[in-house]
Amino acid sequence: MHIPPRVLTVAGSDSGGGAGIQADLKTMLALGTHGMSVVTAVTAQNSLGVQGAWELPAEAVRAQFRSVVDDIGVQAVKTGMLSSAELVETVAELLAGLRVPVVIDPVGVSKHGDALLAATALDAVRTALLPTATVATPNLDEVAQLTGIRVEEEADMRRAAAAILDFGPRWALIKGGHLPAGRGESAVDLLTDGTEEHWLRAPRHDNRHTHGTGCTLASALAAQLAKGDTVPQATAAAKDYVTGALAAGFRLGAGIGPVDHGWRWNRHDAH
Ligand SMILES: Nc1ncnc2c1ncn2[C@@H]1O[C@H](COP(=O)(O)OP(=O)(O)OP(=O)(O)O)[C@@H](O)[C@H]1O
Ligand SMILES: Cc1ncc(CO)c(N)n1
Repeated sequence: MHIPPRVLTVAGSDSGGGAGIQADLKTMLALGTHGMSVVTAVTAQNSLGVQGAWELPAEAVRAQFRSVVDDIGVQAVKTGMLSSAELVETVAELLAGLRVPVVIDPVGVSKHGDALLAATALDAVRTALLPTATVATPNLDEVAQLTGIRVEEEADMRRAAAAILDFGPRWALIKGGHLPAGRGESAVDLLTDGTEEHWLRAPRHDNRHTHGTGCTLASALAAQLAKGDTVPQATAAAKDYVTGALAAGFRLGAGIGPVDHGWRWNRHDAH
């Protein structure tokens, strides 16, 4: 009997299905793992933005986590939207007791600019959550929020990574997807542990259907770690998966459509 590796996402629900818990579970399935979820918040969300958000009580987050970890067990964890200082602290405490790889996506705002994390939670992210990370995966806006560093070109990404590593994660993956267009044809990310440095480059796709890219990358990374990859191997595989999903992104609703989590299966379909 084949038992797939088990991966847990601790994140918010995106009713539109493109980001958050929904993106995470689809990614985990596509990469051959069993996805499980601890829901932190529920958003009313679509291609146009976030219309509402409701946070769950810390007790509900703790109970979901214990249910999954104590019986089923996990081989890697990924976190996304954590909403408030209280939930950041709760999740950090739960993760500190685990001995498996943890991917922290320090989600701050959605692609539409809607806040998914209270400003009062930033300190807890820096001091409690990031130290639990095997890999932290901030985008450039999150780098600015957390470190005050504004990345304007690739060379600044090194300084950003060093500042993120100062908070205590083992590795930092700085996502350059938000670097101004015209900075070249590629979407560049930097992975480093302060000693090794890996630059990941992929063709830039400007089809605007990029909803959920960050969630997808972090979940793919967690899935690969659960399968036994090293961090550099897992990151390369995750970048490859998100790039393919982005290239196959499709229109839904009147705004920003989702990436295609099933792109490796759906290749024959015309979009
Ligand atoms: N237009 C693009 N073309 C190709 N790759 C991209 C593009 N935009 C982002 N990426 C890649 O997608 C991954 C996710 O990066 P991004 O910076 O978009 O995350 P994010 O902002 O956290 O996403 P989200 O909106 O889901 O929060 C990175 O590997 C990045 O380089
Ligand atoms: C619930 C949720 N988590 C993460 C993101 C990332 O942008 C989003 N848009 N929604």
